[in-house]
Amino acid sequence: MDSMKNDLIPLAMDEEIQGQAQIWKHIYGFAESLTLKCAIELGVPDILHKHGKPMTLSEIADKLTIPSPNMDRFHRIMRFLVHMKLFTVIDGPEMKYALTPASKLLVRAEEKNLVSFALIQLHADEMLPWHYLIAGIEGQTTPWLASHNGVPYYDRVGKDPEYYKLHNDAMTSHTSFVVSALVQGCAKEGVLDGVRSLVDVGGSTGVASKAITNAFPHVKCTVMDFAHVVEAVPKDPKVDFVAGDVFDCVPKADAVLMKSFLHGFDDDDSIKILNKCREAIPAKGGKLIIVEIVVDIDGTLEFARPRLCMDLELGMFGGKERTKDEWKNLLTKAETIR
Ligand SMILES: C[S@@+](CC[C@H](N)C(=O)[O-])C[C@H]1O[C@@H](n2cnc3c(N)ncnc32)[C@H](O)[C@@H]1O
Ligand SMILES: O=c1cc(-c2ccc(O)cc2)oc2c(O)c(O)ccc12
Repeated sequence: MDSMKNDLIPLAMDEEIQGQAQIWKHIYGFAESLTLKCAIELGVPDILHKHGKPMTLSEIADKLTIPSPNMDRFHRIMRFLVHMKLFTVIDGPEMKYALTPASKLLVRAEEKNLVSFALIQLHADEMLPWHYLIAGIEGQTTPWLASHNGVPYYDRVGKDPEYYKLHNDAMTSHTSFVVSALVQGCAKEGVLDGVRSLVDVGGSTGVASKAITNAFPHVKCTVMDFAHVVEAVPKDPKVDFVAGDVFDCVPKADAVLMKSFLHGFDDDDSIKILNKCREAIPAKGGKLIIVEIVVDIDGTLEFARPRLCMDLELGMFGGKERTKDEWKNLLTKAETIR
């Protein structure tokens, strides 16, 4: 009854204005993502970084690979990017543009950057499943499969060298942000004490394994991934690579590392994988190291929103990011179901 009454009461004017502003912001959320992609593809952050000091619009335009850019459109894109605080402007006889702390992360020459991660998320093939969220709710398929004629993600990526490189670069760049914390955490907690061998399941290009071997030379690391992944990785004297499917077998080792791996699977498959890992490590003293996002549903943490977005993203493929309780439940279930 109360809710019916509420329906009849008009919203206060400022509430309606705020509501409108919020909805408009969400309707045009895609404009922010895709204008950011445009800036990366044009190489504007790289141009500003290389120049080393603020530049006018025409100075930036001169460095674009486009022969005669439409300056009016380019200006409007730069104006929007300034509004997004990706660039800042310095007033003077002629306005100049400069990088901000955020857009420094879009410079390819920086060791830590988010360029390939942004480009893979905003790749047309990865955006398509977002139009198929309802197919995922209907439950017979995943949004990815519904939007890609039933072709699984890694089959699609594996057949397209450019797409495949982008995917690997994105995973590698994402990992480069967390490896130092991983290595520090392992050192502080003595996680790798007594560990002489480690298998990095779904370890891709081995960026985590290489960091572990460098920091803990007593640990011999082996990366296990699909054959097409392993075959494309340049050989490394410090890290071994083996081809395999986690559902078949995990090579024996003192420890198993899974980083950004279990999030690709639902609970039933994750339990199967956890059991394969248990078989691979010694019953006494064997270690399982899981490095994953923890979803914060209260939204109090700075990265709450991107983590919830990543959860939706993984949902496209049948996986999920998990809350602390979901991780606890999964690991408890895996302990009991063998
Ligand atoms: C999101 S990437 C994570 C890569 C790496 N661990 C990292 O954090 O950068 C997931 C990796 O798991 C691999 N993968 C997916 N399913 C697999 C399976 N069934 N067996 C082995 N590797 C698999 C993929 O090829 C991919 O390299
Ligand atoms: O099937 C997948 C897909 C992904 C994936 C694809 C594209 C992205 O931008 C992010 C993630 O990740 C997976 C994964 O990490 C895994 O362990 C298994 C399967 C998949």
